[in-house]
Amino acid sequence: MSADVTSRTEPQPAFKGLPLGPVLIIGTGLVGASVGCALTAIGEEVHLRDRVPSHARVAAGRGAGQVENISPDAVALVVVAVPPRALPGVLSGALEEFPHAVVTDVGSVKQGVLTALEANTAELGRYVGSHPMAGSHLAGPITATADLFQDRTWVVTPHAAARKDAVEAVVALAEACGARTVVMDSAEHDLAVAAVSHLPHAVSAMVAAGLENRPADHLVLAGQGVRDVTRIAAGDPDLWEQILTVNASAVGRELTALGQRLTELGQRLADHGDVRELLEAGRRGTRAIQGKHGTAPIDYAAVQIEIPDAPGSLARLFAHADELDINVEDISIEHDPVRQVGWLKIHVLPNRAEGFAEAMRQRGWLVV
Ligand SMILES: NC(=O)c1ccc[n+]([C@@H]2O[C@H](COP(=O)([O-])OP(=O)(O)OC[C@H]3O[C@@H](n4cnc5c(N)ncnc54)[C@H](O)[C@@H]3O)[C@@H](O)[C@H]2O)c1
Ligand SMILES: O=C(O)C(=O)C[C@]1(C(=O)O)C=C[C@@H](O)C=C1
Repeated sequence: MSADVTSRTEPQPAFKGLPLGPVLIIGTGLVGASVGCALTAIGEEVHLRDRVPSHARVAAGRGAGQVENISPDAVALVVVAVPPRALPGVLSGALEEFPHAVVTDVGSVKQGVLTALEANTAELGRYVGSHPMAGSHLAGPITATADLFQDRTWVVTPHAAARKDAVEAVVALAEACGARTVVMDSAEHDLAVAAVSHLPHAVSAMVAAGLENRPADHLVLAGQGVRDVTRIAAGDPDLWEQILTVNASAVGRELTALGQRLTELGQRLADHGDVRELLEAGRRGTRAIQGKHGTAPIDYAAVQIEIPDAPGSLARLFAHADELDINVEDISIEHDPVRQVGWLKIHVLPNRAEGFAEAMRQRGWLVV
C-alpha cells in the first residue's frame, strides 16, 4: 500500500469540482448506465460506448448520456464498466486511446486487474481502480437508475504509481454520483468483498439451488425469509461466474470457514448441543454491519402496514408518513400469497415507531 492510501470512512463534503468531464463510459449495462444517469443529472457531458451498440442507445434513451463520438483528446475521464475478465484489455486500450484522460473501472475485483495492467501498460499513473458497493440482481441498461449510488459506499483503490490528481478525480466521480468514498488498497479490497459480497452471493445461490426441485406444495410456503436470503441469487450467472473465479482464493477461504461453521451447527444439532450460542454469534454479526452513511449500526423499529394492491396506495402511504415528518430509514415489502394486499415494513427510529403506528391507524391504515 502506498503511503497516502488510507481508509476514509468519515462523511465526505459535497462534491464541488464540476465539471468532471467530458466523461466516456465504456460498458453501458446496469452500472455504467447508472453512472451515466447520475452524472448527466448534474449536468456533466457524458458519452457512451458498448460492445453491443444497442446497449449504449438504450442507456442514452434512459438519460445516461449521448452515443455520439468524442475526440479522444477531449475526454477527461473514462469509466470502464464491463465484466471482470474484459477489464484489463478494455482499460489498457482506454489508456492508449485517450491520452489525457484519467481512467477508472467499477469492477467487483481489483487486484488481478491492477496486476495485469502493471504487466502490460507503460503509463499507469492515470489509472485508479474503484468499486461502487451498489448494484442489483438485474442487468443491462434498461435497469439503470440515477440514484443507484446515493448514500452507498464507493471504494477507490489507488496504487503506488497512481497520480494524485487521478485519485482525486475518481473520488470526485464517486461523490458526484452521491456515494461515500472509502480508500483502500486493491488486495485488501478483494479480501473484504470476499466476505461481505462474494460469499453472500455464493451462499444465496446455493440455498436457491436447493429449492429448484422442491415440490410445489413446499414452495408455496415460501415467505419473506427465503426471499431475503435468495434475492441476490437471481443475479446474472455469467457476471458472477467471473467475479467468483477472479477472486477465487479469497472466496475459497471464506467458503471453507463457512463450511466449518455449518458443520459445527449440524454436529451440535445431532448431539443436542448448544445451538443458541451459534445463533447468537450470527445475530452479533448482523449488528456488526455499519448503518447507513457509514454510521454505527442502529436497530430501527419496523412498523408493518397492510397496503391494498391498487394503484396509488404506496404514494398515499408515503404522503402520510411525510405529513407526520417520519424519516423512512428502510422499507421491505411482502406480498400476501392469498389476498390482493402487501405488507410494507417501514423501518423508523425506535423512538418514533409507536407514535407513527398510532397516527397511521388514525388515518385509516391497518397497522400490525
Ligand atoms: N451488478 C452489480 O451489482 C455490480 C455492482 C458493482 C460493480 N459491478 C461491476 O460492474 C461491471 C459491470 O457490471 P453490470 O452489472 O453493469 O453488467 P451488465 O451486464 O449490466 O453490463 C455490462 C455491459 O458491458 C458490455 N460489454 C461487455 N464486454 C465489453 C467490452 N469488451 N467492451 C465494451 N462493452 C462491453 C456489455 O455489452 C454490457 O452492456 C462488472 O465489472 C461488475 O463486476 C457490478
Ligand atoms: O444489491 C445487490 O444486489 C448486490 O449484490 C450489490 C453488490 C453487493 O454485494 O453489495 C454486488 C456486487 C457488486 O460488486 C457490488 C454490490
